[in-house]
Amino acid sequence: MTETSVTTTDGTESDATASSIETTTGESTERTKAEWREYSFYGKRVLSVEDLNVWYGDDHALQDISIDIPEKSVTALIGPSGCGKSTFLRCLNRMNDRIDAARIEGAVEFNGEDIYADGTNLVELRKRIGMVFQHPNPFPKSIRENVAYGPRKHGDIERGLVPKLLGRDEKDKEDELVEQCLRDAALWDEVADRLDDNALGISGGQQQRLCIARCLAVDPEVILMDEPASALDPIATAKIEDLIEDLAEEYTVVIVTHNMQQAARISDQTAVFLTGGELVEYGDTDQVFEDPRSQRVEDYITGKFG
Ligand SMILES: Nc1ncnc2c1ncn2[C@@H]1O[C@H](COP(=O)(O)OP(=O)(O)OP(=O)(O)O)[C@@H](O)[C@H]1O
Repeated sequence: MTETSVTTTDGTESDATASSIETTTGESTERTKAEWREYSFYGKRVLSVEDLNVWYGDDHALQDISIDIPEKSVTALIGPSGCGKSTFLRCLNRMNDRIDAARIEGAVEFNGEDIYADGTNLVELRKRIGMVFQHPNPFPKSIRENVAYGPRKHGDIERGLVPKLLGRDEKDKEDELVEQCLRDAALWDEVADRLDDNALGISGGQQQRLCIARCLAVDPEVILMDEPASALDPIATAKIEDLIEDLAEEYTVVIVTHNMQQAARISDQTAVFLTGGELVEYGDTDQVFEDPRSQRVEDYITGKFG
């Protein structure tokens, strides 16, 4: 462990502890925690994770993860099966709270607020940090009702969210909210004439974009995606990838993917987790793929293991 004082790009001095983590193989990850911090100052930090550890019973699933995630960008989480990618993602909006065996230590800040603080409103948190799952899971309701479900449930229409999202001062415009969210999810043109059809009747790729529209309808700032295209065919996957790149203009996207080409195509920064729940490398996606600092990451990316 070495102490480093880092001057960040916003000019502030940070006393970050540079932990050049000794791994179980004795290898030292070359990019230090302080460098990762500095790196992420290229954008405003939306999520800041400090010394995060997760156990499922005795299984230590994530080890000392520290990472900052910048706003309005795509952060890809990659690594072999079982290395803790989904566990990490679920920590970012406290979905792991639903797993009895999970024990979490460390801090996760969202816009500077500790999301694990006592009294955190989890409903509000999960609206601000939404989640899209591997398998599309629309409700067995109409397309319209799927999108309107969240705003109706949370009373946002009465509270004026719709005018905020639409950028003008009109109330009770649920239909316009539905249209806007479907447009933002690149689905409107395909479903405009069948909004009252059951959502289970559209294709898997359309269902996944509907789930994204449903997520957008409650005005999130961050969208967590857990392998959102892995159950889809190549054409549907390409549409989701295009959509993710568009969404990153407005939202902060964090995506778990098994598909390294996908991570390389759509993400701005990539975090590589390896077996044992270690974060081994985090940086600019081009650098991670073209010039990884860790030999183990290079071996993983070039298919030598994993
Ligand atoms: N609900 C759970 N209960 C107990 N152990 C779990 C649970 N979820 C995950 N684990 C364990 O935690 C470790 C990390 O799992 P996780 O699903 O986060 O990894 P992953 O990298 O997302 O894997 P995959 O790519 O296969 O989805 C694994 O050893 C897994 O068995």
